[in-house]
Amino acid sequence: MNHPRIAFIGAGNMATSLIGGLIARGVPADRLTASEPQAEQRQRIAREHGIAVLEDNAIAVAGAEIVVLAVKPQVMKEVCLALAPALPAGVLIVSIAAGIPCASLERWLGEQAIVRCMPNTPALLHEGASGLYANARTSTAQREQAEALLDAVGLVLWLEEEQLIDAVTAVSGSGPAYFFLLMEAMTAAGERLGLPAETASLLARQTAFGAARMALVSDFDPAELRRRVTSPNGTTEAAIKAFQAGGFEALVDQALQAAAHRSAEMAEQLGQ
Ligand SMILES: NC(=O)C1=CN([C@@H]2O[C@H](COP(=O)(O)OP(=O)(O)OC[C@H]3O[C@@H](n4cnc5c(N)ncnc54)[C@H](O)[C@@H]3O)[C@@H](O)[C@H]2O)C=CC1
Ligand SMILES: O=C(O)[C@@H]1CCC=N1
Repeated sequence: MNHPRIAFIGAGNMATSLIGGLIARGVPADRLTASEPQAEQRQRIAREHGIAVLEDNAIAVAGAEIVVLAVKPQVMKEVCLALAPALPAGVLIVSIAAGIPCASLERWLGEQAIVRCMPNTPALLHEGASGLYANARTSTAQREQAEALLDAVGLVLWLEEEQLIDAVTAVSGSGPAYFFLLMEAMTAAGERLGLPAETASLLARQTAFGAARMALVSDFDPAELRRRVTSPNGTTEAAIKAFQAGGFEALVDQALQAAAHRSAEMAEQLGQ
């Protein structure tokens, strides 16, 4: 199989999970390079994945067909402006940064094929979920290349409108944190009910895992699965009534609105 040469700019958590996913899929290590300012991180990735990790972004992208921008949004402009003159002709840019629009990347990098992605941290375990949007310069073959890249770490869904990236960020980009918050709260409540801390934590985490697996593999939707746990006048009904009396659905709606709003706001602030 003909694997494209991929360069990762910034080799932190998300880039490392993508590199691990590609190697697990059989992409040869010599097709991948990365650049990273932190020496310790460079050595760790080179040791764990056997790929070349450089200090200089411009050297890392030499000969690359795909350049993955995986630095924090706050440094993206500076990184792109410095990288622009070194980009190979016809390269595909894949950006995983939150809140950086294609138009900003085009302004900083020149007219390039760009796929903007919003992955999430379960990508570390190859259980991620990513929303992808391609600009008009991206060819069908490049869309397929971007899809193969993100597909190595989980589910990939394409978006027809770039604006929907804000919604994907609110649902799945930030989403793992919401479930962790629920696990923390359930663990604390379990402790208050008398369980040892470790027991409460394990029960909360395994229950989240079991419920997520059921929701994914079952023929029934989450609402029906919930009904099946909820015996009339039983314990679950008592808990669900307490959640609803506290405005649970409205609160989730507010939380996701806040995340989507912040994503759009970051685009305003960081995309200039
Ligand atoms: N953590 C998350 O849940 C998600 C993060 N993202 C996006 O992924 C991107 C990366 O996030 P993480 O991997 O979590 O961050 P991270 O901090 O682990 O990785 C960023 C890496 O970039 C390196 N870096 C800093 N300046 C650089 C430069 N000038 N040139 C090259 N590399 C440089 C840093 O040393 C660091 O290793 C961000 O833009 C974030 O918005 C997207 C979805 C989810
Ligand atoms: O919190 C953030 O801004 C990033 C984007 C999605 C998850 N983490």
